[in-house]
Amino acid sequence: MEQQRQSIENEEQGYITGVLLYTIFHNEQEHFSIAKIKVKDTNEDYKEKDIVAKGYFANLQEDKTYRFYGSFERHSKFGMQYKVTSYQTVIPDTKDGLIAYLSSDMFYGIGKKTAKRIVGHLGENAISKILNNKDVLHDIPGIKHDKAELLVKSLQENQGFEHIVVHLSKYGIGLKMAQKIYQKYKDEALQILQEDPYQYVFDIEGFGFQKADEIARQSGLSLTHPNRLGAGSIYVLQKSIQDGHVFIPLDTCLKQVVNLLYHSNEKLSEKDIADRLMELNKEKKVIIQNGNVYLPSLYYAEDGFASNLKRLITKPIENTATLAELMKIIGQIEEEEILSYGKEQFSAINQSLDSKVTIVTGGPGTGKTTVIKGILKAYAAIHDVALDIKEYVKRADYPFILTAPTGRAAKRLNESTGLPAVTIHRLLGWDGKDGFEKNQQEPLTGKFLIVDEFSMVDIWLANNLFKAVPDDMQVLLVGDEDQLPSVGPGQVLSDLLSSELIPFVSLNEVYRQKEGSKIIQLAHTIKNNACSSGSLKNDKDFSFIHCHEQQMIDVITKIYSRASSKGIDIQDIQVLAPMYRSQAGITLINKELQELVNPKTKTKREVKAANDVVFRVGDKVIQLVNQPEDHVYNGDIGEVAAIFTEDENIENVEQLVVSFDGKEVVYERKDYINIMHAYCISIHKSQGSEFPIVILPVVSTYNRMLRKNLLYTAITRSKQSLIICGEENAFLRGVRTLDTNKRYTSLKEQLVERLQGIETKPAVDEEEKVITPYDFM
Ligand SMILES: Nc1ncnc2c1ncn2[C@@H]1O[C@H](COP(=O)(O)OP(=O)(O)OP(=O)(O)O)[C@@H](O)[C@H]1O
Repeated sequence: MEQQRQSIENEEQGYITGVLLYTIFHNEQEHFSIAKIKVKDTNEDYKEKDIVAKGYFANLQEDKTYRFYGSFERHSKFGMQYKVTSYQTVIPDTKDGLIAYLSSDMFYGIGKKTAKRIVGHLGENAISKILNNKDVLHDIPGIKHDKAELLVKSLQENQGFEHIVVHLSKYGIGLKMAQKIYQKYKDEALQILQEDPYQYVFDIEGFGFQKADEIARQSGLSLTHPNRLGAGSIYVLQKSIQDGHVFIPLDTCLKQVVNLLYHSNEKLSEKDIADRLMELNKEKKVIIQNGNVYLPSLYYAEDGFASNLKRLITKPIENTATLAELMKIIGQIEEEEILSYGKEQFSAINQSLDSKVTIVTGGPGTGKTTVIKGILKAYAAIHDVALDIKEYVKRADYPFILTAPTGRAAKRLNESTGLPAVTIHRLLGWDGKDGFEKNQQEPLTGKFLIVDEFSMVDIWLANNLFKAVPDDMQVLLVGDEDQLPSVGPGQVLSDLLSSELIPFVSLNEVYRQKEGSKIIQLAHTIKNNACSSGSLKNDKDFSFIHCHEQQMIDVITKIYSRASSKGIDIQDIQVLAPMYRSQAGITLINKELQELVNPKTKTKREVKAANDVVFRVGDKVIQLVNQPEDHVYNGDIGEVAAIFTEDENIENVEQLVVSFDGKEVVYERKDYINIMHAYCISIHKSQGSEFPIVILPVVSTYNRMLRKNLLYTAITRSKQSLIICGEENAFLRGVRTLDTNKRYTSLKEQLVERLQGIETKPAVDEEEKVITPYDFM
């Protein structure tokens, strides 16, 4: 092992030393540059005077001398190039060179005069003298303390980064990754690598476990070293979060870790891993409970959520109405709304007003929104409070809080109720990194909290939300349990329902169907596992266009063109697909639809982002991450409103402005990864949103993505018209395929442990469980 390491370090690397003449291309976001170099010296077999070098660089400057390590590569169009794997600045060894170097842009505040003075005092070895002892600068007259400190810092950073780049390149770590590592650890990067390379896996996005393992072995770390076993275990647990798990059963965990750490030279037993897991358990780096292994953040999220639920439901409710009073109030609301609530709907209203925490669940068109409105009006009547926020002098006195996990869902809730509604992140005051402003110490103010689209809420967010709910607040959770579970870990809604410990009402009667909606009918047929070929007959709001994968793009673009020629606003059309790659995948559909809907013109501005993506003014785009500081959230859809070149704004950077319903957000090049085209978006991203017209491609190559809850979620996103294109067999197979990927969660058990025996209001989905006035009608 040691021998191997020595040979890596001593290997004579190919290099070219040269002066950077000019930069041909520079990508700010990726730090990727292509530059023309005047060759001064090389150990490569290269006789030309100059060469084009390309690679990832921190901060290359024209006229500076660098030593580039790498290899030659012939480009089909541009000929011979030098592909750089690492580099370092060559510090000039003449007095004049040194003065030019120190007075360059790299060192802020050092002009030619000061540089001359430094070199005059310290000589040709000025830089190493300063790096060895920064006090040498204090003896030079005319150099103020601040300036000296800044110079030392810049020198250290340059030297430090390059030193780290050179060292990391020996392990095959490229410049791009080296930059991320340097940004995170600064000068400690190599020390950390030496002591525990596995730490990189957990701290640096995209740093693979295998790479850390390879480095650990090159550094002589044994295959059974506790760091290796511990890192392998935590890595397996972290990976499992991507599949929505909250824990992994111990035996499954042991098998997965042994598999990950398998090496032909050393047989690791499950016992070795189990012993290490026990140690990690003692150190509180994992939690082992009832034979399951958790990462602490997930264990405490479930634990915290269950405790807060218990705290809430064991506190009394103030002022509920008697059944007779409620009947009277409901009668008045029915008159105002010109409708008559169904039995389940009445139960839902009654239950929600009468319990500390209630769940109302139901498919599309079953009246969830109608019930929310009924509850709000009835609460206002019972408690004699106004619904209109304008009637309150202090916002804190307003009793209602309406929230949802996504911006679009919150907006819909606001539109359907006419009351203010915000995202859960905004409600809790998420600062973007450290956590939420609202918690036990700083709870929410209000009396009645309604959370819509609760199926999308993961266990972390549920825990943070419930922490902030004060004792005297009532909570209503609304959601559709047949939709996709949350993207994050857990299946909170479905665990709450299956525990049967929290009062819930299932709305099953479909009201919108009565208005003749085929979309709703299809959704319920899928929900009830009764979908067949006959369910797919065209209707006024539904069509199934039969086509193959190769014809998909053509079919979708034709639908768009036809819709546009009929005067339909194409902004109302949304294509939803399950996956990015494939002939009928999101990436390709977006590309084609952009060409059709928003083609290149002479006057329209555009910018090129990574992977050949072009953003053009007028493009429909979707936000991919939460950006609370700008009030835009994952899944928000907007339009590119403007593009500014770097000389058109005071920041001197290229800017792309996206308008999200009139709210403008500015993106610099480095932020372009936070948006993508939205002519076609993934079904996962469409959760919580609705669109007037949905086009849903379904082909057999989507394969394992074709599952009931995914297709159900897609279909229920359409409000006026649904067009499914593709293969009928694939669709029918999909809606009959249940998601067998069981999520490991223990919320139900946590609830049973805490809540069993505690009197909450009974569940009322079964007829005999509750008697309402409707039973006597
Ligand atoms: N009791 C009722 N009598 C008459 N119409 C009703 C009743 N309940 C709901 N509706 C109507 O049915 C339609 C669907 O109701 P609502 O929007 O409340 O359902 P939803 O479950 O929120 O639907 P979705 O999840 O699709 O948004 C609405 O037009 C609503 O006015």
